[in-house]
Amino acid sequence: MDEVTRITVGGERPYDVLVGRNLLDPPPRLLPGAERVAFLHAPPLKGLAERIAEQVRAAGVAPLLIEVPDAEAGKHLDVAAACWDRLGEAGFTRTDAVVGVGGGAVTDLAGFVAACWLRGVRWVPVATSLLGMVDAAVGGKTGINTAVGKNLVGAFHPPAGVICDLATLDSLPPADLAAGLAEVVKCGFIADPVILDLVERDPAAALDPTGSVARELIERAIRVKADVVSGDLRESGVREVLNYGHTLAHAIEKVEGYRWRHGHAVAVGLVYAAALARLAGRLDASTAERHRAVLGLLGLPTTYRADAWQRLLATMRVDKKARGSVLRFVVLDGLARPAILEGPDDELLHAAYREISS
Ligand SMILES: NC(=O)c1ccc[n+]([C@@H]2O[C@H](COP(=O)([O-])OP(=O)(O)OC[C@H]3O[C@@H](n4cnc5c(N)ncnc54)[C@H](O)[C@@H]3O)[C@@H](O)[C@H]2O)c1
Ligand SMILES: O=C(O)C(=O)C[C@@H](O)[C@H](O)[C@H](O)COP(=O)(O)O
Ligand SMILES: [Zn+2]
Repeated sequence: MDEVTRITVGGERPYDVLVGRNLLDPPPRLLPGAERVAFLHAPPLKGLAERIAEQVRAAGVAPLLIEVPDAEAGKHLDVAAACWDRLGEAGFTRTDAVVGVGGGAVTDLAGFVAACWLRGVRWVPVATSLLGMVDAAVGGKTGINTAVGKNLVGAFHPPAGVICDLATLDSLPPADLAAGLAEVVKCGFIADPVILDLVERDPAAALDPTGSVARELIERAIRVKADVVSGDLRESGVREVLNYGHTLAHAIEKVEGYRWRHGHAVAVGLVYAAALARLAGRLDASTAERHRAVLGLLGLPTTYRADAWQRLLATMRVDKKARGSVLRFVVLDGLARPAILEGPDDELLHAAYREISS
């Protein structure tokens, strides 16, 4: 195992995010006292989940492997219900625990299963995608999708700890690496512009999970998220900044039937939010253009279909940041100066969309 970075997330029950290579041999003991641990995983991570399960068995814990459908197909009520059945059949009590081994979709599901089982048992995400490491596994937002939209059912249920073994990224498809960097770039714009400098200086290095640049980007993004959620777990204020770009992104995901990667939709959503802020007179043109440029360097999409506007607008109306019929967007008043744009009129929303539509 090489050097381990420990980033603490504060709040009622603080926990650590561990970042390093080969952290899982053996896995750190983050769940003391658990007799049974369920390992939720999708098919691509079966081998890793089995390997961890064998190691915990050797340490005297009974593992229960639960395979779930991959990616967004797993974030479904029927899948959660099947997991609860398995926990019940295996006699899981309040001292037992759940581990999610996979990308953000699996860890969102695992956290939600844990949040609801016996009204809340401990859980640990073993994040295996870049996006999972920098975002989904950290901060305690858990949940599933519904027919109406993305992440509409869920719970705030912080984990007992987070494991980010960088060696797992060696098998992550390049498109998923880039998708994860969209959330890293988001952190650059809302809080840590050094992230943007690093990507602009050497985009290829940012995309190489074995190198020091990618590790620095990952750790910087985790620190941004940890700082924000430490003070506002339930998103009653400052946490909304982490939703930068997501109002349009979630609508695109729904229109695409959840077949687009979340990070790709976020990339388009970020460029849209920047256009909106510029047209609203809040953001300078060069910072707005920087969004398109830096995401483009990573090969991420920055435009979306012109003909989808009405469907996107309808979906954005059920965004979680909306209050009644008033839409609210996270925008920038400048680099690293996130703020809220409240109640923009439909013409402004459409004008910004025309700037990013293809
Ligand atoms: N809870 C939060 O705060 C939060 C934050 C950001 C995103 N999310 C959610 O996270 C999800 C997106 O996460 P994602 O980008 O990780 O997508 P994902 O979980 O769908 O994973 C993408 C693909 O990569 C595969 N994969 C993961 N790790 C791998 C590895 N090491 N090797 C090979 N294949 C691997 C997965 O099986 C999947 O096929 C979305 O559902 C999004 O809403 C949640
Ligand atoms: O942690 C947060 O808060 C975020 O908004 C991070 C987002 O990147 C993430 O996609 C989150 O799941 C979106 O949350 P939602 O509440 O809009 O569903
Ligand atoms: Zn996101």
